[in-house]
Amino acid sequence: MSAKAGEDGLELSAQARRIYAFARPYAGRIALSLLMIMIATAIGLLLPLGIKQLFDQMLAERDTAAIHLVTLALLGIFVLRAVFSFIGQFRLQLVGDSVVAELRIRVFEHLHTLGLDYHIQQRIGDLLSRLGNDVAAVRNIVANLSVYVVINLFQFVGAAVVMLGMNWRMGLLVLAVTPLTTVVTRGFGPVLRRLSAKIQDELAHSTTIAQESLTGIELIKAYARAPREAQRYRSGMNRYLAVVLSARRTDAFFNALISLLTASSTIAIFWYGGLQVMAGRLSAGSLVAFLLYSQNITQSIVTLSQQYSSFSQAAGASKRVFEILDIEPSLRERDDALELRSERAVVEFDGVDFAYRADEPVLTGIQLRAEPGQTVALVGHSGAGKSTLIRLIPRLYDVGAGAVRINGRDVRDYTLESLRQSVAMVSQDVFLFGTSVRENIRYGRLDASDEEVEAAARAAHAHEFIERLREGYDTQIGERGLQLSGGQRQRISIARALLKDAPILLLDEATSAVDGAAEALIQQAIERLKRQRTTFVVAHRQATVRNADVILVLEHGRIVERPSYAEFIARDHGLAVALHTRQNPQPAAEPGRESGMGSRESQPPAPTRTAFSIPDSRLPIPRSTMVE
Ligand SMILES: Nc1ncnc2c1ncn2[C@@H]1O[C@H](COP(=O)(O)OP(=O)(O)OP(=O)(O)O)[C@@H](O)[C@H]1O
Repeated sequence: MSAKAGEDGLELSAQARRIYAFARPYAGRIALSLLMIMIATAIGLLLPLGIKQLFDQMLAERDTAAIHLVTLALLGIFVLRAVFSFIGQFRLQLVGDSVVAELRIRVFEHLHTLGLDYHIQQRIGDLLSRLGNDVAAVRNIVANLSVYVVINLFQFVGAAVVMLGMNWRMGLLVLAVTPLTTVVTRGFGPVLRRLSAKIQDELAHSTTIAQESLTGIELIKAYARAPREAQRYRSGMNRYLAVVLSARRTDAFFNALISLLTASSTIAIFWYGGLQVMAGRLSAGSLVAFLLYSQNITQSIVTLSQQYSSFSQAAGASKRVFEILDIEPSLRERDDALELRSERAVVEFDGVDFAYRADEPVLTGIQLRAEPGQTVALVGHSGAGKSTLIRLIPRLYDVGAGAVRINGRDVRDYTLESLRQSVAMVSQDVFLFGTSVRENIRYGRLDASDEEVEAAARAAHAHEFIERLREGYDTQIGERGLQLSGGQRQRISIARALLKDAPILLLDEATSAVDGAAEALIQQAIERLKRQRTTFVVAHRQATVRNADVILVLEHGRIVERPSYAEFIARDHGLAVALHTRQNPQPAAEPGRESGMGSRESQPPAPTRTAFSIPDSRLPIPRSTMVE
């Protein structure tokens, strides 16, 4: 057991050091609070001595005046003790709250430094649970533990010193149980800690189920899957309860064992002390004082053991918190990173390869150059890598090989902040906050005036419908903006990007949820905006392709063609038809082709031999077909 216990002890103290590192700024306040608590505890140790006096002198001498006096003195002393205890405990609790808030903020900030590669693998419910439940468990360590540990250690040492001074034999009798309780405590600690970590895992699992289920409420209702979801949550809760049951049983057994052990010392005093008094070797007052001190010692040992178990449990939870803080961001900024502050951006891809997972290439040998004022339309079947290519520009992911350059410099040379400030992106899945329309648009540029927000909304043809909303721009749009239609959400996200007014514009299926008329208007707005900008657009509509300066056809992560619009229309048998049918819905010429163009749910269509598709992506691509 010792090697294991040693490891556990080391881990525990490492966790404690990390937690207390957060409390360092409050060291002065903590020290003062603990001093107050120690004074309060020391005062408490006076009571048995007062009672000893009562038995040995006042009662023996029938001194009523002394009783009055000592009673008054005790009252005064205990009022003082209550005041010290109140101030000390109250201040320490506040420190606990501050540390927890700081820790939550630190974890939150750290989560935002981690790349998309980390986030797409995480379940939000689990992260929320760590941020909520686990961090709260850490509070227990800072606030409660330090109070109880200080009170009880001080009480233990104080009572032991007084007892040993009064009668060392009886003192040793009381202290004899201490090593035993220590052994039991150390045996149970790791078990309780592991159970606690499991409880937190199960809690996080249930939170994840609840979070996912509530997020997908519409789908669940449409498929009448509420009973299934309830069942999923119930089974999560049952698993949680099973672990809790096991932890509670272990904890209760541990506490009962410790109580039994410590009570035995009081019983020993009762027996041995009683005999001593009868033999005239000990005064009755001393026996009473001993019994009270042994109670103090017992109580201290029980509480310290309980705190050890709480500490073990909180350490399990804190481990889950520090696990997040220990993750290194995959995307790093250079120490001497430059600011990208230009209003014009020449974007180049130079031999770019990219893969989300090793050995599964998504982009291969991408070579392109886009000038300010130019629009690059990316076309290709679903899964060809269009969105991925766009994501590499603001460094949402880093290239595997080659480089993405802006104004001749690798994007990795710029600060992430300035690089991303230079890019306005409207992505496939529109995300809106559950705040007002105005705040959602202003997210594009936080210092924009109300007039500028409205101008952006007008340009995105969102103003008209916003004005018709209940409270216009101040309308709260509910969680993720779900109170709006898909097209309305999309127009707000376009307004947000327009307001950002960045030199690079990335539009990923930006107008897919808007009807033909609205799209034509948005298209005009985008056209105006695109004039001075470098624009990449994932094109799903013929109009978008027509307005582009460069058309890139992607297939299996490679640029396979750079046709002119006329060539594109003339030579393509798959893509152009799909684009056309999206714009003018009618039975598709090739069933299944349309869905293959844009929807993520759809399966990629089987490769056909067209001008834009090569059946084997390993075939060498003639350089003449690449954008130089
Ligand atoms: N975060 C990710 N992790 C792992 N693989 C991914 C991730 N995102 C996309 N992929 C994979 O990368 C490939 C390219 O996806 P991408 O989204 O770039 O395609 P796309 O051409 O934009 O398709 P669509 O038109 O359907 O949006 C696909 O095979 C997809 O499964």
